[in-house]
Amino acid sequence: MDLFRMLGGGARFDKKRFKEDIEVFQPKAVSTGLNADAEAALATELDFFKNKKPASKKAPAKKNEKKAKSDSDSEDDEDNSGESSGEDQTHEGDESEEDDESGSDDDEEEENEEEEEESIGFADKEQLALFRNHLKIKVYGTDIPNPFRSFEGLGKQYQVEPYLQRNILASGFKKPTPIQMQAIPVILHGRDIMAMAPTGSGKTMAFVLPILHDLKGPEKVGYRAVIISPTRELATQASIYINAKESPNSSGSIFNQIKKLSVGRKFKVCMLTKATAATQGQAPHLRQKYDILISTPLRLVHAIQQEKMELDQYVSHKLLEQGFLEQTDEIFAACSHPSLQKSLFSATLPSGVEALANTFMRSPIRIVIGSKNAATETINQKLIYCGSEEGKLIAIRQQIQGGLKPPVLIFVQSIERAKELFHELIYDGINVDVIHSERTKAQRDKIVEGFRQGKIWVLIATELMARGVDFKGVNLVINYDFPQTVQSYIHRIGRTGRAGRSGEAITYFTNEDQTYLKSIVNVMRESGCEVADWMLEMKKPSKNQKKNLRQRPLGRSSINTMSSYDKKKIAHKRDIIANSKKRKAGGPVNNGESKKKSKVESSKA
Ligand SMILES: Nc1ncnc2c1ncn2[C@@H]1O[C@H](COP(=O)(O)OP(=O)(O)OP(=O)(O)O)[C@@H](O)[C@H]1O
Repeated sequence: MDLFRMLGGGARFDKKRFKEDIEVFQPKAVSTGLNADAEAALATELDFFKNKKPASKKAPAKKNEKKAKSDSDSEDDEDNSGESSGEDQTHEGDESEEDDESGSDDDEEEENEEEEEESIGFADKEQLALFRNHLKIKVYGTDIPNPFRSFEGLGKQYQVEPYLQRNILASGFKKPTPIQMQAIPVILHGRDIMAMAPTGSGKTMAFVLPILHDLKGPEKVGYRAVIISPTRELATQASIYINAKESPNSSGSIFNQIKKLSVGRKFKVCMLTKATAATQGQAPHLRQKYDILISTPLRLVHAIQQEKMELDQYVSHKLLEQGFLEQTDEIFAACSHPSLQKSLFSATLPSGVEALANTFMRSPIRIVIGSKNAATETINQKLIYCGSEEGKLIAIRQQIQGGLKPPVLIFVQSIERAKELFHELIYDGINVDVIHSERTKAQRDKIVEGFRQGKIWVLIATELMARGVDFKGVNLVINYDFPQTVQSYIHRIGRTGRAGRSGEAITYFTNEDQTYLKSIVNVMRESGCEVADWMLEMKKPSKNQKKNLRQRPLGRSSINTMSSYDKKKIAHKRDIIANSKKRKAGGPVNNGESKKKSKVESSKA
């Protein structure tokens, strides 16, 4: 269909006469499950929206009620971007083709044939619409390929290489997730795509699979696909994929997903680091030829500026964030291939970012799974009022004493506060650690691995860990500090409740945070969580208030319950240990450094 439209460029084909020729180019209809309904197509563990619950159960009805209410009440800016679940679904074929001037019978017949073509794999357009509706797949754009229902169906329809089929099975993936069902055919048709789907819903495979399919096999020609990931942790989780204790599908890092899906083909994948960038700085004929490049935006831009990168083929673009927009321009400027294909995947997409993405995409297809900027429905979200900063520390201690079910991830708003909270909790008899960008890469990798293996029960983290990192078993996320944006909230809590599992997210709020509470309340309501009536009646923050918070976190008094005497004692002990180590190593000893430091600390407190 697409191929004909592209080649036709305004010309009209007599599709009856050239039926056989068309069939040669036409992807084959999915033969499986033609009459099966969407519910059957979805495995229970992937039923993110709990569509499989019996209709008689009360909860979903309540959700719908709440949701209907929210549509009239949704935020009008980037938090919920005026695009509530009430937005109309634009199915393929809804957009009119060239005007029919004659209105002849022939044209009518042709129209019917086009309708048939467009509902490949489905009995008719109505069945297709029902299928999408049921899985909460919304699509916007023109000539939108149909979703596929099963991996076998995908294989037949798009002639997906058997090695990819085998690797999907070996990953333990029985059914595609809704984002995979709709996004994979779109990318395979060569279309630009903007896709939003809940955290933990399988977006990584939705773009990795079509890339591998398109690249066919390794070639020593240079980069043919570039994947940009917001953090190094998401891109690599390098120490994890070699961990034999992990089940085969336990890590969803981009590198790891490529590795698992490409077994049998020796694709060369470069994770851009300082070291690999240095080797790419050699003369072009000496450079290693990789097929796929994975990088964080800043590192890639740096390499481009240093002329260490030649990017001229095919780009798949996982995530684009507001702060990275300038870099994105530079990256696209370096990717000069005429048929460059761009993909953008995220759990959240502020409307400003979407508008910008629209400027560099070619008639993109937009896919939204569920409600835009809502959280995964498998997460039980709670808000806890703590009054003040001291109240938060009391609340977390109570939580620990009441018994935490590890692994638990705690988010705070700054490195300083991460360190402070760590120093508080380390005396509470739990295995706690802290991760932030001041820790070395080796330390970060080790911590992530320890957390996965259950050696670390509670991990205190900054925003560094909020996006994309796939910890399947996280039971609880605590937002110790109220998040600065709705997007941050959704990504942070999305570290739990992944791949259809259930999880819990608790957000502490103080008097100062109350101004911003309504934004989170809206996400909770959109995702079907219970919210107290008084919260629903709260005023939402103004655009300016939100902008200010996005730019700067709220000032908070430091996390600190220890007396200065206790702190001095601990610091003194630390010095004794450090000095004894240094003495053993024959180095200079510290004379009261900690004492001075503790004085500063106590005067601050
Ligand atoms: N079809 C599938 N069946 C079962 N599990 C799947 C399937 N596809 C992906 N997964 C698993 O689901 C988990 C989450 O996938 P992934 O990390 O791609 O989510 P995501 O949507 O990118 O999340 P985030 O927005 O947080 O980055 C991973 O562990 C992955 O292996």
